Amino acid sequence: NIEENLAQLRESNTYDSEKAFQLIQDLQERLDEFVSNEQKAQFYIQKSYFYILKSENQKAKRPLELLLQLPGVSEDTRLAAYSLLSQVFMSLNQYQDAFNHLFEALSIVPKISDEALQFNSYYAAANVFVELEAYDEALEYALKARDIALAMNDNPDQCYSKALIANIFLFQNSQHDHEDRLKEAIDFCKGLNLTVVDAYLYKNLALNYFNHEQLEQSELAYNTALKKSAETGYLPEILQMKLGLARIYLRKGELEKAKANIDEILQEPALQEAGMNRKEATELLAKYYEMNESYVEAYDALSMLAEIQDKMLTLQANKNLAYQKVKYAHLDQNAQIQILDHKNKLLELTHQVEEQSKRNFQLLSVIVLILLSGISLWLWRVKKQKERYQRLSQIDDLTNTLNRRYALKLAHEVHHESLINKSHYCVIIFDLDYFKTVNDKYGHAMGDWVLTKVSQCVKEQMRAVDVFGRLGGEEFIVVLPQCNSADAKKFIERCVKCFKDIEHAKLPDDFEITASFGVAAKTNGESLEELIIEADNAMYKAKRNGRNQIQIY
Ligand SMILES: Nc1nc2c(ncn2[C@@H]2O[C@H](COP(=O)(O)OP(=O)(O)OP(=O)(O)O)[C@@H](O)[C@H]2O)c(=O)[nH]1
Repeated sequence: NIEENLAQLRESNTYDSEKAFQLIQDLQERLDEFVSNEQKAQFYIQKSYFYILKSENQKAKRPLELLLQLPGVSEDTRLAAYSLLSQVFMSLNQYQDAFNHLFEALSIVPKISDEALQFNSYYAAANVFVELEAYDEALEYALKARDIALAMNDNPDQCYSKALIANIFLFQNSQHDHEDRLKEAIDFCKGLNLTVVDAYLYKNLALNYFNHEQLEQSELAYNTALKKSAETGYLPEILQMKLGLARIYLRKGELEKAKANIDEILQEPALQEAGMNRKEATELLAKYYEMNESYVEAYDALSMLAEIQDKMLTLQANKNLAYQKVKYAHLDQNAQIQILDHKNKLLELTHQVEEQSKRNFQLLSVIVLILLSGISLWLWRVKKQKERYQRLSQIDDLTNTLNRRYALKLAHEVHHESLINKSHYCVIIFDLDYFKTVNDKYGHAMGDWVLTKVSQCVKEQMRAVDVFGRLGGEEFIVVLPQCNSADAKKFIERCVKCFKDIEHAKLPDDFEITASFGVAAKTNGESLEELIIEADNAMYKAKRNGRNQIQIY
């Protein structure tokens, strides 16, 4: 119901001001029934608009101020409020407020999506700039409004903006541009049935006739324009038509008719004190008295005219000053906002850079870690490889005992120690008996197995300082530091026992692992090589003597 009444109010505001007044009274009493602040805001807009049309600007101001205090009102509606308030303040000659609200409105415009409202705002702004005689700005915003109307494909709005553009050129005294644009507007608006624009166009037509002394046609056009303006109820335009008519009557010498029109204008309660319409009406009044030969009244009227002009000049000066002040305040504000924006961007960038370097650092750490692990792994592998090579170069693969070369090297060290400590040591060389038979009878793999087992046996009897190695084939060497031949003998006996105990699961029962041992002990200054030869000789002696025995050199 409220929504319906609001729609009716919107319509009546343009076509039926009495009905609009009734609706406003009614809705004002039912404010409690409104469902949202947005709905209330819509009502305030229409209420204010009603008073604006009646030029009752003080009354138009309050609803808009109430609206701007309401929380939760959409940007679109706030924009409309700022826009209207700006117009209201302008009419009240409160220019600084007017411009502040205008700039406020213009700063919201790009943020909203409602193109119709964008149009209205630019259109209203253009009108304010016209009022301010800032025609370049007026044209800028009128063109913006026209572009939006064009984009919306909205013919009435295109018509309004085209008419306004033509008007601006008139004010700018660009006669040529004005006529071109006027023609364009008339062509475009033809048939659209827009009362406001029709009134405006008729007024222009009337003015043209008047300038060409075609007074009858001019009067007719003004009357039509007046009728159209009366329909819209827009007072400043109505007064313009009445002024035009008064001018015609004076020219035609119909003085009383002229006077009636002039009086009507001057007695209009909403007539602005120091406005263009009062000025022109007073001018015509002076002319009327002059033509009537009432020179005293004419003089009074002229004095009044001078006063109005003075006031208008002061107002215009104030208006310009206020405009410049607000404009520069806003420029300053915008500059500061830009500086803040830059600062914010800078902070954001710094933050990004910090984040990036943090990420880079993390990445670097990971890379370093990976590299370090890689290097460590590589070093470990190299170490292992080295160890493996070292082992390979020192160990006999099959028996896992020292190989010949390394065993002899360690034997040399034992020899060297014995020289330093003046101690004894023994060299044992032993060779397995009839080993060829093992290979021949039971296969080479069995031979290998026997070699491994025999080595294990010897190792089990050894001390940590003893040296044991494979000289080749089935021949081995043992070096026992700090030992004499008796010790060596005992050692060999332990080995022999172990050979006997080697599990015979894989060998036939009658097969026995035996070896021939040769021992050489260092007693005097023998060299290692001499000892090895002596042990070898002893071992051969053991072979010759029937094997499976120990021979001490
Ligand atoms: N299975 C195996 N056999 C080997 C290895 N090295 C040498 N032999 C064999 O050992 C045998 C040595 O034979 P010989 O030198 O004739 O001596 P033997 O048969 O042990 O006889 P005596 O030494 O005189 O008691 C040869 O048949 C070699 O092939 C080895 O690593 N594994």
